[in-house]
Amino acid sequence: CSSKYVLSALHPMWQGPLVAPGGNRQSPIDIRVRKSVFDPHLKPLTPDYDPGTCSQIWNNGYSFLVEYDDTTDKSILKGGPLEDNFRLCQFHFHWGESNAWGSEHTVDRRLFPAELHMVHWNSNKYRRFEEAVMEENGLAVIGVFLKIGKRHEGLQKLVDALPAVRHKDSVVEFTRFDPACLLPANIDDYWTYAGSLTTPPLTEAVTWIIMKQHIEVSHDQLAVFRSLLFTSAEEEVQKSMVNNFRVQQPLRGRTVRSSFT
Ligand SMILES: NS(=O)(=O)c1ccco1
Ligand SMILES: [Zn+2]
Repeated sequence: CSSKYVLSALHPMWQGPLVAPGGNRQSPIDIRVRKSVFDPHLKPLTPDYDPGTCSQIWNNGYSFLVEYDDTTDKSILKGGPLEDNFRLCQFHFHWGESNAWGSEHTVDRRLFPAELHMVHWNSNKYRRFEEAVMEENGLAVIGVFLKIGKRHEGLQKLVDALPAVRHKDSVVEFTRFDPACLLPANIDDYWTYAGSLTTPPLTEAVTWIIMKQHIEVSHDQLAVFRSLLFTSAEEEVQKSMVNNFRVQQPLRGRTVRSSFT
């Protein structure tokens, strides 16, 4: 997908504004479970992904993006809080240098070692990602927390490809990966709120859908994420790609809804 136009301006600790000007729906946030409001009208989420649309992995100098061909409605997300059809564009992760932290969102202040983001754009209203990224209901991002535990068999194909994109701006062909294998068993229980991108351009375009159930990956699998570099092959000083998460943002009176009681 064309998220490269959105993320390529990134520097590891990107020099952009820490809070978008006038931002009152910024992300990430802490999800206060007891303050979330059960919404019985929320529908089950219905992702429908075609592994054939998987195209490449790209180290953009902030995370690694697994990119999908989003020129047709082959890999889409519907249902849940969404009124329209959203096309999968890419997925990526945020993680820490230690297992004690790394996620962007927290649940009652609880940090996870990493967080998966599956980025989709509204293909009923817009024609491409770059357009949707500037619009209020342009994007839908699924967030899934990662915990250290048993090896994630489905993730291993991705982990084995990462050494090929060790440096910033490297790209490797990557096909036939089904992103649904990274979703938890239960995708009916989630929190949802109106927020923003957590990396530049930080636009307030995102309907966030944060899964209550986490997935498990092994310590060794996460260690390969940490073997990636923020820096390009030419740079003298190599910097490990770790702690690529944004600081939490004020809730500003927003309500977080839950699909479960
Ligand atoms: N981290 S995230 O999913 O909010 C994102 C996607 C594109 C830019 O930032
Ligand atoms: Zn993200």
